[in-house]
Amino acid sequence: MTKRKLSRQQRWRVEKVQAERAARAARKDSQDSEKLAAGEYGPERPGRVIAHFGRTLDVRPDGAETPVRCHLRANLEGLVTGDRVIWRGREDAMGALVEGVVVARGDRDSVLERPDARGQLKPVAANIDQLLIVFAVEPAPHANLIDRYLVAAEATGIAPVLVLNKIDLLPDAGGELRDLLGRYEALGYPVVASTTAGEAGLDALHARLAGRTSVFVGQSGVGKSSLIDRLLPDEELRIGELSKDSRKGTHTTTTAKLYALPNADGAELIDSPGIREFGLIHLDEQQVAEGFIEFRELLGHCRFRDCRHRQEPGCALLEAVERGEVHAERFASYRRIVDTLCES
Ligand SMILES: Nc1nc2c(ncn2[C@@H]2O[C@H](COP(=O)(O)OP(=O)(O)OP(=O)(O)O)[C@@H](O)[C@H]2O)c(=O)[nH]1
Ligand SMILES: [Zn+2]
Repeated sequence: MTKRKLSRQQRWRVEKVQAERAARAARKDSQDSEKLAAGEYGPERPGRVIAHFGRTLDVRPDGAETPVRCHLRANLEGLVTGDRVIWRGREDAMGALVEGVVVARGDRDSVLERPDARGQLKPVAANIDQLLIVFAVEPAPHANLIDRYLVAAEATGIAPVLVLNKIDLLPDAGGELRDLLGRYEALGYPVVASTTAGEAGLDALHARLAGRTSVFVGQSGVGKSSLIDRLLPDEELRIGELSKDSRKGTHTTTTAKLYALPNADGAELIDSPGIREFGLIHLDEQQVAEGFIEFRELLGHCRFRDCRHRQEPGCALLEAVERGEVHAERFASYRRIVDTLCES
């Protein structure tokens, strides 16, 4: 067989599979419509998406723990883990909810996006209250790395929290890292110290997580998996399973899951390997400047409206650095981040 023929055949096969898939979805949707019309599904109720697999979702009914496997109406697209939804359930003869159909999506307070294979931003999780940016004594971060994470977090509009992990490795005097984090505290960022090495190491973190939906991000080796394992001792977390998938490069790697912490104080985590890799993407110079919270009140006060804060006279930012109101290292960090944007 010639190469050309083969590829035509492959194309035909792909089209056939897609057509079958579309037909199946349409059939499923018309079955749903019939069942909905026939009153097989119960009343509309609120819930939250805790996992999703294509057109199938696990929805946790509000006020309950056990999720219900649901499918989507054809007119509903792009639901992600963390979404609040309205759904209707079908009960078996014993009155237990066996399946459901999602009929509407609630408004989102926040959404975390990632570029797909074509570089287009796609939502991966919604309604997140805080991004926990994890750092460790070892591997030690450089200030620029913390700033990069903060800029990316600010761009999402989700509140960042700095978590210093492995404090069991800190020198008695506290070390440079404590000083560095003190600088971020002064800017208004919450800082939490933790360690998975001792019993009390996670108390501060627990307090911070209560009543909120959080996501852990941070560089490799800082202890994200260890922290999550300690917070969710009963969950196997399927980390191994997920990383096996990522080696195969399947789309399941970006599938996020929502976990409720066992101590019932309303703390929830959304986790997936794809989310943990969260970083500085798709930002322009203006967004980077706005990601430095202490710059915000200065932006727009430079003499030139198109000031790039390099060596322009009357630059409000440069003058603030000069007066010591903006830390020189934060400003240097801003410049370095902007320079890497230009390179890419
Ligand atoms: N001393 C000390 N070691 C820790 C602590 N937390 C985690 N570690 C160790 O740090 C190493 C990395 O931890 P992981 O939990 O795999 O880090 P991670 O951030 O999930 O790393 P990636 O999966 O690569 O993103 C492991 O050897 C852990 O045992 C801690 O609080 N103190
Ligand atoms: Zn300027």
